[in-house]
Amino acid sequence: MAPAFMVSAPGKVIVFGEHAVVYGKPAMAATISLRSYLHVTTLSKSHRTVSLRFPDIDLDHTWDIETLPWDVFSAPSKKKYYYDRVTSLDQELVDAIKPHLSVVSPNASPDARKVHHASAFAFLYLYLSLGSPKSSACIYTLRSTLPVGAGLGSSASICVCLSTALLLQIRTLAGPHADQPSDESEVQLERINRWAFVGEMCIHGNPSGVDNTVSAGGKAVVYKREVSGRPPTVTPLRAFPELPLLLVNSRHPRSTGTQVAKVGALKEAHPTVTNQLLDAIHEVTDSAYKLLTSPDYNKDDPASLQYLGELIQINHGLLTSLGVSHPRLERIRELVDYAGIGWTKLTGAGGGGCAITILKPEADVEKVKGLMDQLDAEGFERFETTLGGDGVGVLWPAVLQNGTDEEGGEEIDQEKFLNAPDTAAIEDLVGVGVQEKRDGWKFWRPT
Ligand SMILES: Nc1ncnc2c1ncn2[C@@H]1O[C@H](COP(=O)(O)OP(=O)(O)O)[C@@H](O)[C@H]1O
Ligand SMILES: C[C@@](O)(CCOP(=O)(O)O)CC(=O)O
Repeated sequence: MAPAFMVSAPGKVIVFGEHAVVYGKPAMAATISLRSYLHVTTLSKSHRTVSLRFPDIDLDHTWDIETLPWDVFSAPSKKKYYYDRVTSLDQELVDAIKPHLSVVSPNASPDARKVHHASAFAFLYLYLSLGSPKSSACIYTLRSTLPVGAGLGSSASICVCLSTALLLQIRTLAGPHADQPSDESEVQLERINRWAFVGEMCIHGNPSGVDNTVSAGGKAVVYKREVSGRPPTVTPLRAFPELPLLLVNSRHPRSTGTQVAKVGALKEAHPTVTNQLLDAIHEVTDSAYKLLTSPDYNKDDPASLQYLGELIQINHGLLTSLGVSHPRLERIRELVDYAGIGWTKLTGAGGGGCAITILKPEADVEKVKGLMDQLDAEGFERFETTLGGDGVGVLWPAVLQNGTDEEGGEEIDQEKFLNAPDTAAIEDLVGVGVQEKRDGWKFWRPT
């Protein structure tokens, strides 16, 4: 019987270029260290069930493996293999899944059911595409330190986790291991990403593919929308530095559609000025790209960080001119500017949602503390995270050196994982990058 194992994948923020990307300009997105964690327990041969335990959304469901529509998924005209690139959902397969979704959380509220069905749909589509009626009975337990539906890529991070776990279970991934050649790592990440994209299609309908690409590969990507409905080009940016980041949620709800429409209306009313603002955002993204890919770039050089920070600040000003900031976002920027400890911009659609601040390394500790207290007092939600970290990671078997006395490390079983009371406890128990020297988590790291 395979040992319990874990997979983890990060969320993301847009660092440069939101809104301009709608008009064909490039944008840059990078990982944040808030992540989803998936624990997989294989059950003994006497069991024939597959269970999802997703407590963040209150989903707990078990299917009998044999009753799932394997025949439809394995029909010769439908069968997909682990190496295939699937670019649209097959309606017949979707229809075959529907009866198995209708039994999920029948008594939940309509809103909760929608969320449950989205996650269960992504899981079943991947499970039936990659597994077989002979798949071992399993429990998939998922917890995330990412807020759900806040524009931070929570859905992509869970899809990357599911894709990686299922591909590992059918033994179609090599590694990850420390001395894996870069091109071999890239093949594995591409494989994971293709199926993560399928999961994203189940949750979102028509995803751009950016979130899953940055979540799987880590660091950052540059992406550009193509004309005539073709998928965007997504280029990994491996030189992106790991930077301490303050992520602040304004807690003001926003709609991406409304903000995009607002910029559209501004462009109609003031075409020349609006186009120049969008062009200026393009220049900002290009300047950041040139800096990060320059052979002389040194992430530890304070001048480079200052340059990047100023670009963040300029980008925010341009977004404000486009009318997509919000008084709550301006308040966050004002507080950080007043403390003089970093560079701030809104991230994503704006009109609410989150702001990011790159902290100055020399920032005065007292001032930082004062800022945190002020943000708390004014009702903002804040996360101290790192930008540009690793993508998907694997902990096989689920055993960590957690500073306990357990010989051979601490075994993470699903109950222990489920019982961690909050996100801080999840990070303490299994967090990636939390304890610098913690052995165990491994990553595909193409250079
Ligand atoms: N922690 C989680 N557990 C289970 N499902 C999740 C979790 N986080 C996200 N999801 C799934 O992803 C969907 C959220 O996607 P979306 O609204 O695009 O938010 P985001 O911008 O964070 O990706 C949820 O409806 C749910 O189906
Ligand atoms: C405003 C936009 O550029 C980014 C939206 O980001 P989000 O929905 O806030 O994650 C829209 C888009 O790219 O589709």
